[in-house]
Amino acid sequence: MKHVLDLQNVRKSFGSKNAVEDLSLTVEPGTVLSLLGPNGAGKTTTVSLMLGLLKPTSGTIRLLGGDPRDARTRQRVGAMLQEVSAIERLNVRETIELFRSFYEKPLTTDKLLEIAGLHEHAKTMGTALSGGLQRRLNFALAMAGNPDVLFLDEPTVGMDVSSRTLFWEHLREFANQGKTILLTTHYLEEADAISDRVVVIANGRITADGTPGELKNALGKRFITFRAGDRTTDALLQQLPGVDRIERSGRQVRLQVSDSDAALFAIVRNGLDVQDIEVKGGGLEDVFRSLTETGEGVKAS
Ligand SMILES: Nc1ncnc2c1ncn2[C@@H]1O[C@H](COP(=O)(O)OP(=O)(O)OP(=O)(O)O)[C@@H](O)[C@H]1O
Repeated sequence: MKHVLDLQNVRKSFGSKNAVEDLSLTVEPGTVLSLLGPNGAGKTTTVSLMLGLLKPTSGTIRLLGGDPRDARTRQRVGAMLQEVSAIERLNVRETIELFRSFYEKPLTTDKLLEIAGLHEHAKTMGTALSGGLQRRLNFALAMAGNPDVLFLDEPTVGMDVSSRTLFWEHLREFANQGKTILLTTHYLEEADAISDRVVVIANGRITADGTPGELKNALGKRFITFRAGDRTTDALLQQLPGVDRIERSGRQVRLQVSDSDAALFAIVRNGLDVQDIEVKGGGLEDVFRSLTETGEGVKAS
């Protein structure tokens, strides 16, 4: 088996609505892949198709070389979906033990409590946990069977910063063991921090595919930022060479530039009233904004 996931020309319609259109994607073992996209782009539908929870209208899906609905495949797959899995009348430890019993080679309860940071809540009823802690419990349950592939649908929504950082560390550790992780997220910082590969979906189609670095380079955006004095008007800035866009927040100005050298040279030569000049590469946020605004596609791999 070369690919953990292999989707070929997958389409999913709900009535006349095509939630996913002609999606083809292969994923190598040991990859952390983030699916990014605006609301309604088709991310959750894609994950549900990959997990065999939905049947494609057309096209084929192979997970770990088999049918996603096959019991042998499911033994090797963990999923943390958006709904909460707390069970009435069971505490955290009991809930974890119940889920462990579904698998042939589960992780130990202690290990699961540790990776979810739930040791001190082991005796708390699942339904009494805060939203962020319930998501951590969901993570423990997704990991119960020591899966080879882990699907996470917006896993860190509701987690505070330290929980999120701990969670990222565990994901990286898991990936370093050669396991594959596929997550959907709205946090671009998250996709940038932990992914080997980012796939952007818009209107059910892949519009970009590559490493975070490749996507940033492919769009080649650079920025000049500075604090502008009163005399530095937008009209003046617009006349600079290589400036594509001007963004202002109070006195702070950010120029999106196609040629940072030419723009910078002109700022200095014209003696513009500016301070604290910096030249930066664009972040994933700029890539995402550009892709969802223009529908322009980027294939970096
Ligand atoms: N069961 C369903 N019946 C009808 N339409 C659906 C169904 N599930 C999803 N859709 C539609 O398919 C499209 C894709 O939805 P999906 O939930 O996959 O998007 P998403 O990218 O996960 O969005 P979000 O970021 O808001 O979670 C949307 O237009 C949605 O309304």
